[in-house]
Amino acid sequence: MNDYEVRRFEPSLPGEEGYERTREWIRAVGSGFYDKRRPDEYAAKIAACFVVDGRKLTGAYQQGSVPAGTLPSEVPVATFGTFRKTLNAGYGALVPAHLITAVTVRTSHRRRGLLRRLMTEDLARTKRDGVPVAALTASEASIYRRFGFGVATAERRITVSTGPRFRLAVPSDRRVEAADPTALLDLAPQIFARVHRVTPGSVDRQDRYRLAAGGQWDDDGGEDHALRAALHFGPAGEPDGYVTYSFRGWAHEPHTMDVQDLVAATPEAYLALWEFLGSLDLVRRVSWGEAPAEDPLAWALEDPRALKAEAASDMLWLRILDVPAALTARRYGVDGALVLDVADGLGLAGGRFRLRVADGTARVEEADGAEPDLVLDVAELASMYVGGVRATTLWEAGRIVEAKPGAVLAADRLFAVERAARCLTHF
Ligand SMILES: CC(=O)SCCNC(=O)CCNC(=O)[C@H](O)C(C)(C)COP(=O)(O)OP(=O)(O)OC[C@H]1O[C@@H](n2cnc3c(N)ncnc32)[C@H](O)[C@@H]1OP(=O)(O)O
Repeated sequence: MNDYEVRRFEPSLPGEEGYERTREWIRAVGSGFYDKRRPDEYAAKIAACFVVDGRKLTGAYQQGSVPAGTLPSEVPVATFGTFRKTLNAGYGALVPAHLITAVTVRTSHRRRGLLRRLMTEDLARTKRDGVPVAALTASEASIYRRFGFGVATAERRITVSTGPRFRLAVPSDRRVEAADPTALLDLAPQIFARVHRVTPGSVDRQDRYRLAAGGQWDDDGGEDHALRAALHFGPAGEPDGYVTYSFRGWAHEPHTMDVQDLVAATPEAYLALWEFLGSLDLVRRVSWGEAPAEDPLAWALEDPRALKAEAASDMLWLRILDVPAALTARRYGVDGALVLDVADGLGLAGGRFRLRVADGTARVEEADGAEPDLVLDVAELASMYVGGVRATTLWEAGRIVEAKPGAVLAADRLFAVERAARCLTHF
């Protein structure tokens, strides 16, 4: 490991000192995910987003000379990006969260412990900074549990038969109008902010979502000429939902519309936007890769089989870094008490804690001498944290141990949230 030097820095813009370092870092991320090589303007656009998001970039660099013909030592062999946003942890409690992204290790340097080194150093630093929770969305589900991350929300791909087969049992308010995507450059963040406040499991979005919704970010970071948009308006005429979508082309049968983003601050907006999608002429199918695992649409359709869903897959992964801070930061729907015995392989957040909830607010104290009610890993606590999975399910999976009868059911009730947990932000 002595061959690598780890450098942390803030992104720079073209023309600023340090931009080459930022550009090489961005390129290294691209090659880590096997992206095609892209022009300089693409890196410049990403760097601008990084600056807006307040990202910190970490790279591991080879030291000394590298063999002729191989990538120069200015190109990092490992990348690790972070930024800080908020997580809705139930009943509107917005908790500071440390988001980890763009984790790559160059193929020829893999399985030498670079990810482990960057991750453990970063989590320890984040804990020292007093941030109670770390989060990521994963390329593979087999990597992050060893670092104490647990799956906290799920999503699924759906395809919905539209045309005559699409009918809502209760017609929506139909307050939907086609819109110019560029209007979303302003409106998308405002609408998302409302969604964020009412959705347990939601993570605040990075600037790229705004640009994508506004048609300013296609696959190559250029203008997206295929993108279309529609807005939903609330009773007072204020926009409270939007959908962006693009047509797959006439050669594709059945004619299919792909939802790019669907953000609705109210159930009425959600159903009305779907009714709009369901009524698009000449289209027989609408497809969406990031639909909620628990989807009201399935219950709203007159013919529920018009919606076909793939199995739900992991979406948001959380890592509790400080159990008392994390548990007191969220809110609760019922009162109760539990002693949790939490194991943490990285030694960051483990211990025995007494959680007492009164009037929706928690107090947490260390309880070394107390008999535990539940014995669990910090990853399972993360899975339960925003109510995305029931304690009962984790107990049935053999992931948590009920040390006192009734404790699992008590945990179910305590960690339940006001509506299905869901994260609309990939990062
Ligand atoms: C949050 C995100 O950005 S998700 C994106 C993750 N990145 C990618 O998928 C891009 C392609 N893959 C890669 O760049 C690399 O293979 C990485 C980043 C996944 C792993 O980097 P490496 O430096 O090889 O990992 P490292 O050697 O530190 O391994 C750490 C541990 O994870 C395990 N591990 C690493 N990769 C994988 C994997 N793909 N699947 C399962 N386990 C893995 C190792 O076996 C090791 O286990 P142990 O320490 O418990 O024995």
